Amino acid sequence: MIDLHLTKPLQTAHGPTLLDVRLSVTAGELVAVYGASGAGKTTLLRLLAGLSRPASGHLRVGNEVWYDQQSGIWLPPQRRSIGFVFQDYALFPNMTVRQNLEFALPDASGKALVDELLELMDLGELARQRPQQLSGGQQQRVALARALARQPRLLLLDEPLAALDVPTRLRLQQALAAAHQRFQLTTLLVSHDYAEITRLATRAVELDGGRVVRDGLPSAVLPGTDTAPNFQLTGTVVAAEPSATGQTLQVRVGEEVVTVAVSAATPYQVGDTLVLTGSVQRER
Ligand SMILES: Nc1ncnc2c1ncn2[C@@H]1O[C@H](COP(=O)(O)OP(=O)(O)OP(=O)(O)O)[C@@H](O)[C@H]1O
Repeated sequence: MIDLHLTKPLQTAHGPTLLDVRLSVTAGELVAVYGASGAGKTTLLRLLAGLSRPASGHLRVGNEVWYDQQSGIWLPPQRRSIGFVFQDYALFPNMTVRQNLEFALPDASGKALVDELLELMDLGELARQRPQQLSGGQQQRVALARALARQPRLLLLDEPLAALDVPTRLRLQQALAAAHQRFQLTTLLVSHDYAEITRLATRAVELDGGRVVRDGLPSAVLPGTDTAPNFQLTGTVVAAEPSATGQTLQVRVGEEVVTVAVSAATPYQVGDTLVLTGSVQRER
């Protein structure tokens, strides 16, 4: 069980705001964290990993206290049992795939684990290669295997598949699901991809303006889950009016200006770049 309440002042493009997150995660859950750019998703993962210090609160993992403001406890990253995978693979370039994994082992008794991970991640043939000889998808499989070699209590994944093409991403989603089950992990996965979240996560938590605004089954909380988003457009806000439910925006997308109704904790402003996602279907 992970129980946390963490706060951290953030400097955002819209001014200062406070990240203030309370969460309770049961061992074995795979929790997807989603939300608009700048909502605080990466910051939350960094606070959990000990890469950034909270301003207040607590973080308990099982019966260990990783942070407690009142008693002045703050464990540095190397004393926390975590695996962390980012979008960029951050492998050791001068080591082979096998050496990258072996380096992450908590002790020398884990050679059998390295073999198992190489097989689970379909890396057996590549064990002697160096990272620069591998494709992006292969490197990310190595990064995932390396995070698992640490046998972490908590696996933190920050958009690990976002840079990969769709077929590679689907293969890695399967590998991730297999690893989560095999090692009975507790995982937090930051993702913008609703289809990915629906496929992998047991729970989805939306952050907005540094706070949890939705929390539940992916099918219950994700918008339009029955028609997963399959297109995205990027546009610029050219006008913004307050409305009863939030704001009405005029967004320029290419040559066109479209009207969009939104609600967000931090209002959008003229000049903001937005990503509009949704689903396209043939009219019945
Ligand atoms: N150490 C810090 N101190 C203060 N503010 C920060 C710090 N790190 C990030 N921020 C700000 O906090 C906001 C949230 O950043 P964060 O990277 O957590 O967002 P995110 O939800 O992961 O966004 P994205 O989806 O774009 O990666 C941003 O506006 C960022 O500039």
